[in-house]
Amino acid sequence: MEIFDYDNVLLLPRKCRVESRSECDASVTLGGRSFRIPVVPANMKTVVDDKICLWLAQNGYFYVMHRFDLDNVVFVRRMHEQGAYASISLGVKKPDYDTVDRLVAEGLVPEYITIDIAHGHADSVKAMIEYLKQKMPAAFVIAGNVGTPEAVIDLENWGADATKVGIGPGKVCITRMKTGFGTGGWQLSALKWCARVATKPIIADGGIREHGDIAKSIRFGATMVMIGSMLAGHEESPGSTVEVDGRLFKEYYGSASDFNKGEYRHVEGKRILEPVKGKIADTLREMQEDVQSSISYAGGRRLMDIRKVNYVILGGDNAGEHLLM
Ligand SMILES: NC(=O)C1=CN([C@@H]2O[C@H](COP(=O)(O)OP(=O)(O)OC[C@H]3O[C@@H](n4cnc5c(N)ncnc54)[C@H](OP(=O)(O)O)[C@@H]3O)[C@@H](O)[C@H]2O)C=CC1
Ligand SMILES: Nc1nc2c(ncn2[C@@H]2O[C@H](COP(=O)(O)O)[C@@H](O)[C@H]2O)c(=O)[nH]1
Repeated sequence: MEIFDYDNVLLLPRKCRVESRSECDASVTLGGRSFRIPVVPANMKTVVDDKICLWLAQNGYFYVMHRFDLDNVVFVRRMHEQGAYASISLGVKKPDYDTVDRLVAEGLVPEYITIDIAHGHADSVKAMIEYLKQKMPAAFVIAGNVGTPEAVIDLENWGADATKVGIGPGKVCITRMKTGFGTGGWQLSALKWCARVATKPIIADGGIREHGDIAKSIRFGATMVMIGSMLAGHEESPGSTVEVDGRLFKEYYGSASDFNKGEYRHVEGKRILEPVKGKIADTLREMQEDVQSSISYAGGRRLMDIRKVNYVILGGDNAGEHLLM
């Protein structure tokens, strides 16, 4: 099996078919809705809050609200009152089942539900998918996180409408060091491996460090990418602002860090400071332009044309050119 990651793969251009990059369509469809770019900010407390989620929904972007210290029922009601779709996260414990029951009792059905736990290849996830499909069959269910083809097959068979792939490639992740497990360091080839068996969309989660990594994810089978660190640290981002030597930073911490959990138990995340980098709308616009450029280099007009390109692996045992014949 080839092992590579974002930083040692490059995609190979094909003859250009457009006169302007503006002709390239970076949009993607997930769960019956079309979104401007194949990017979703991570469902983490220092990346999204109610205000950012509403702005994303109203401006054509996909979002997933985090699931920490909030009332999902209030969130879904507010989003629907404002004419926006609702996209929430759930765990797999008793309070998460209670949330589903309360939503059903109020007749509130979120359009998207992401079951989000560290080790998503688990019977607890199977049980939650089955409960959601029974109680809210109209909701589009994303389940994760996983990092193997067997897990993708199981989640799909259990009823998930999409899977989220990535165990430990995140910037504030310490799973690899704490447990010895994960896809950190080879996330892109893990994605390729999972995509080979997937029959439903995959969200590649974690490890995106450059805008070009979005196109690489699409090439290796993602429908969408989830991004934490690159979308944290904006002026609107939640989390404290810290000044260091006259420069402004925003905190970005892992959902399994003691900062998020409020206690040091089963910690698999850390806290870092991200330099404040302007407005999130500007970063998303630049990502859209860069994905449009990627499509043009792929000799295409639509996002999925990126899937057709060849690639090279730079350095290491797997180095070489990989041609689609
Ligand atoms: N993508 C990634 O690599 C990772 C992401 N995270 C993020 O951190 C947040 C918290 O995750 P999580 O701790 O799962 O959430 P929860 O604390 O809600 O735990 C969910 C359930 O899964 C159990 N659980 C958690 N990890 C394992 C494991 N390794 N093996 C067996 N059971 C497990 C927990 O029980 P108990 O606590 O008693 O074991 C609990 O019952 C989530 O947002 C998650 O996405 C966390 C780690 C890795
Ligand atoms: N192992 C851990 N992974 C975590 C934690 N909190 C979030 N995450 C994952 O990271 C991505 C974002 O990655 P980035 O490279 O774009 O910053 C996020 O979507 C989660 O899947 C954690 O505490 N531990």
